[in-house]
Amino acid sequence: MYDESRPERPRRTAAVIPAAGRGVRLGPGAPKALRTLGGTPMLIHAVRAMARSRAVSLVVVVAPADGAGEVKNLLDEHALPDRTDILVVPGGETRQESVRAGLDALPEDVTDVLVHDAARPLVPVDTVDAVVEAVRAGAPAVVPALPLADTVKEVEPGRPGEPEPVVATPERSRLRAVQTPQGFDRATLVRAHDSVAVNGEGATDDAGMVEKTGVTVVVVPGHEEAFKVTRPLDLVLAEAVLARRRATDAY
Ligand SMILES: Nc1ccn([C@@H]2O[C@H](COP(=O)(O)OP(=O)(O)OP(=O)(O)O)[C@@H](O)[C@H]2O)c(=O)n1
Ligand SMILES: C[C@](O)(CO)[C@H](O)COP(=O)(O)O
Repeated sequence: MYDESRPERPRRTAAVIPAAGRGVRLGPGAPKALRTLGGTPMLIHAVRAMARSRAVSLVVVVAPADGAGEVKNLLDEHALPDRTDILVVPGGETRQESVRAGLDALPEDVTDVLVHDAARPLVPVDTVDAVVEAVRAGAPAVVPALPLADTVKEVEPGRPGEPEPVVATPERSRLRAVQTPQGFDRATLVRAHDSVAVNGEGATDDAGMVEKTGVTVVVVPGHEEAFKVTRPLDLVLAEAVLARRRATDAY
């Protein structure tokens, strides 16, 4: 099923965590990744979520452009596994630019890359491992995803405040809501970032950029607790999930 021509070499997996967003949809306050969840910055939860996977030996944190020093201090102040190396680099204006900055910082021996939103602090390690394993098994691009609960309509965007005409109703059973970490063969992801930047096109996720290069992306099961903290209500849910974990296991 996969490209047999991929050269056999020892696999080393790194995680790039874009954490340079402002969190406008969450409302006024510190950059989203630095806001706390159960008293701990969301970014620290996200770094720990990656480091919990024994396959991940390096985490590259992409910090707000003017906040790399603060992020380094935060990482020093919180316990993280010794076996995981951590690098911090400044991010860009868009998520795509921030991921690019993370990719540019990877050492030469990294073969596989996970890209994980700092805004998904509670992704379980089993989901991370499922993505890693699919990449190591030969898939060049892997996304965790869940079926949708709502019916989705495609609309013709109108002026703000005006009703928007519905253009189509895609068959829901064929749709998936895509999460992170998204996993890639490094060369595949770098090629996608190179070509989308050249074409001047934006993308809301890395797998979408890889799709544009003609590479097939595959889906593995996502997890409800890997949801993205985007709006204030998501923060309420995240606090509840974390409190339940802390009450039921040694989290
Ligand atoms: N210039 C940017 C924009 C986003 N991100 C990161 O990309 C992830 C997903 O983005 P999103 O949830 O949209 O975060 P924000 O851009 O911060 O949110 P908003 O759009 O509400 O401002 C987040 O971890 C965010 O920090 C980034 O590293 N650099
Ligand atoms: C990458 C992502 O989390 C996949 O669902 C999503 O596309 C990020 O979008 P955002 O607008 O940057 O939050």
